[in-house]
Amino acid sequence: MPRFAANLTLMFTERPFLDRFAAAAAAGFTAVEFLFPYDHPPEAIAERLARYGLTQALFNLPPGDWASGERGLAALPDRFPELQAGVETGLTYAEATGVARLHLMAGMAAADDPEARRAYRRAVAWTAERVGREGLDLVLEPINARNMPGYFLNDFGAAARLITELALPNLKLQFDLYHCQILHGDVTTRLRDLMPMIGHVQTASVPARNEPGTGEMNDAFLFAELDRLGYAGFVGCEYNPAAGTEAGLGWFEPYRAAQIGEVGR
Ligand SMILES: O=C(O)C(=O)[C@@H](O)CO
Ligand SMILES: [Mg+2]
Repeated sequence: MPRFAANLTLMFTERPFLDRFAAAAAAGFTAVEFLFPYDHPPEAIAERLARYGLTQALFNLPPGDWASGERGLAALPDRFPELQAGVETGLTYAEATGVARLHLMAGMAAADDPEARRAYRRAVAWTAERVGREGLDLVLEPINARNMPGYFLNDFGAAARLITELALPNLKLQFDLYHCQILHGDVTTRLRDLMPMIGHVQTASVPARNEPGTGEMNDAFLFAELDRLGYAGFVGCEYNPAAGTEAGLGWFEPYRAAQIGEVGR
């Protein structure tokens, strides 16, 4: 049975960020993820994880100036030194939280721009090597153009090709079921084909990005398929609750009891 990680950027937002850990644990989650921890001291996050017995499943490396529309620096040739500094910041939080994988966002650039492609390849290889020295995986996530118009990495095939070409043992795919359905469809076949390189999975309904089980995909089938494929990682719940986080947790009920005692980080 999948081990679900509550995404604290989108879920439990009825409370301040640092209070969401307690709420996730009370709801039965044993793992959490979020987009970015950088507004809070690493110790404060580590303390919440320890206090509520939660595993940190994932977070993103610094993305540049998010407020001004930046969505990562990896494909931006002139920003490599800033990316490198951001990776060190991310590693400080990784050490404090014990997270085992980090997501590197690509940034806003044309997917067919040769300079952006060269920059992205270099940044991905450098970052994977750097976080690998700390025993961590690096994951890359294709994101659909409806949610993030102009985002560089918008194709699962392109991500898979790069991961295959670089052949770095700790470089993996972040397979967001929601983005895959919007970008390509045929989600089950892609899960089967790409499973050997998948390092993290995320879920949300399509098209509204709400609770699993409320959209066009058979999410329960996909969760069972992850089991059939032997996926032992986390499934991040990266959805916007339609009408309150707790009120929308009916989908989680069949999985809740089995979250306790599941191993892995
Ligand atoms: O938008 C998504 O999907 C994510 O997973 C964010 O963390 C941006 O990478
Ligand atoms: Mg995602």
